[in-house]
Amino acid sequence: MATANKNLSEYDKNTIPSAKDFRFGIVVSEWNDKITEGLFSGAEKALLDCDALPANIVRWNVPGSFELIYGAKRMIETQNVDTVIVIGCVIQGETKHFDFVCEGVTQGIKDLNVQTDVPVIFCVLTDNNEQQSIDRSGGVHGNKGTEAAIAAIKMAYLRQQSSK
Ligand SMILES: Nc1c(NC[C@H](O)[C@H](O)[C@H](O)CO)[nH]c(=O)[nH]c1=O
Ligand SMILES: CC(=O)[C@@H](O)COP(=O)(O)O
Repeated sequence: MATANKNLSEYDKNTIPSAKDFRFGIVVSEWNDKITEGLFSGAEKALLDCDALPANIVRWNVPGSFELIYGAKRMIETQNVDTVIVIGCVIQGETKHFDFVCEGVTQGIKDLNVQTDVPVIFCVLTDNNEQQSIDRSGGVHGNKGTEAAIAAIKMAYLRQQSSK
C-alpha cells in the first residue's frame, strides 16, 4: 500500500501499549530542517499522547541523514534508551549523491538493528522533491514522525516482553 492510500498520522490508542515506562532517543538531521522539525513534532506529540514522560525523551541533532547512524549508535551506548527514532529528509538533487546517502543510511540503520539490542526506527524521508516531503511531514499524507513514534512504542514493548 502506497503512502497515498494510508494516512501516516492515523493510530488507535487502544492498540498501542502505554509508553510511560519507556525511554526514547530521537536523533534529528539538520539537513532540510523545515521538514525534519515537522517530523520531530509529530513524533514528540504522539509519544506524549501515548503517555511517554517528557524527561524520557532524549533529543540529539546531527548535521545530515548520513550522521544519523553514528548519532543513534552513541545514543544507544550512552543514554540507556529502550528505542531510538532517527529522523531525516533526503531529497533528490542533480547527482547520484541521493542514492548513496539513502542506501548508506538504510544499511547503517539496519546494521544497528542487527548488532545492538535496541530497536532503531527508520523515520527518514527519501523523496523526489520537497513537496513530497511536505506532504509526509504533516501535510496531506499525514506525518511520518507520528508513524515512527507508534512503531517505536510497539518495538520497545516487544523488546520488554521478549526479555522476560
Ligand atoms: N543532500 C542531503 C544530505 N546530504 C548530507 C549527508 O547526509 C551528510 O551529512 C554529508 O554527506 C556529510 O557526511 N543529507 C540529508 O539529510 N538530506 C539531503 O537531502
Ligand atoms: C541527497 C543529496 O545529497 C542531494 O540533495 C545533493 O544534491 P546534488 O545531488 O544536487 O549535489
